[in-house]
Amino acid sequence: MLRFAANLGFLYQDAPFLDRFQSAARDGFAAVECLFPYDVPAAELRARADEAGVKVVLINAPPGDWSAGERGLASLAGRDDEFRDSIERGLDYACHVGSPRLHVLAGVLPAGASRDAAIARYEAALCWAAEQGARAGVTLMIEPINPYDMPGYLLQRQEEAHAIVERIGSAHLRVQMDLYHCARVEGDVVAQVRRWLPTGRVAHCQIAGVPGRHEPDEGSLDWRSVLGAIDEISAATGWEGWIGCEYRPRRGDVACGTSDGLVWMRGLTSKD
Ligand SMILES: O=C(O)C(=O)[C@@H](O)CO
Ligand SMILES: [Mg+2]
Repeated sequence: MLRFAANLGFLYQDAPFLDRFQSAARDGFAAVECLFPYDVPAAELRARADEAGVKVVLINAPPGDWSAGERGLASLAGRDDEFRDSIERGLDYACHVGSPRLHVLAGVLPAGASRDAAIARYEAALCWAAEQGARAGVTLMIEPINPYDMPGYLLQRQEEAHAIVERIGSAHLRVQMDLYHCARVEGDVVAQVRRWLPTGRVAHCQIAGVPGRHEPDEGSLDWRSVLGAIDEISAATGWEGWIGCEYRPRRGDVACGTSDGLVWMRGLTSKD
């Protein structure tokens, strides 16, 4: 059975952030993802999640200076100390809110910089971070992201993410397979799901329609076949990750826009 999590950075934009936990619960979500929750003390966020009866299943580590265009520190030259601080802060926050997963953004490759050198730095950083994740009991996630939404982002393809996870060989480093980014870069998402989900290296998925990043039922993503493939693989292999609803509701500017748009999900969910 498929399990969906509400991404509170994308859904329920009509409500203040801390009220979105209740909104998600009212719509039947048993779990949520929070992008960058660090402005809220972890105890307060935990209390809101507990009150609403939802689990936090994914947060992101601090990504550097987002407003200056930074999208993670892991591969950036000369930023090791800040990277390590961001992982310590992210793991501490994840532990306090009970999130078993922490997404670590790779960073944007500066114009003219060597990609090979950036990948080498990225792997060394992830190796260190995965050891900290193992100590904390939190799984670190790496996510290939498409270059239209995030120009220059270092990690764009599933194959490369899996090769990195395999080389590092830690049970606490896994791939976050965002089906929207995958569709935009790699095309046939059903084939990609069938190829990568059974490897055991994917610990979390996310979904959105393509190319608008609205509800999955808008656009070219064959979402029924994709979800059917995930369901089938879950039954066959015991894969039990969450599928994060990381999209901009079509009617996001209108009260109840998120809830109305969830019609695509009805009948597909499990709360376990
Ligand atoms: O952009 C995405 O896709 C994500 O999953 C974010 O966590 C990265 O900012
Ligand atoms: Mg994503």
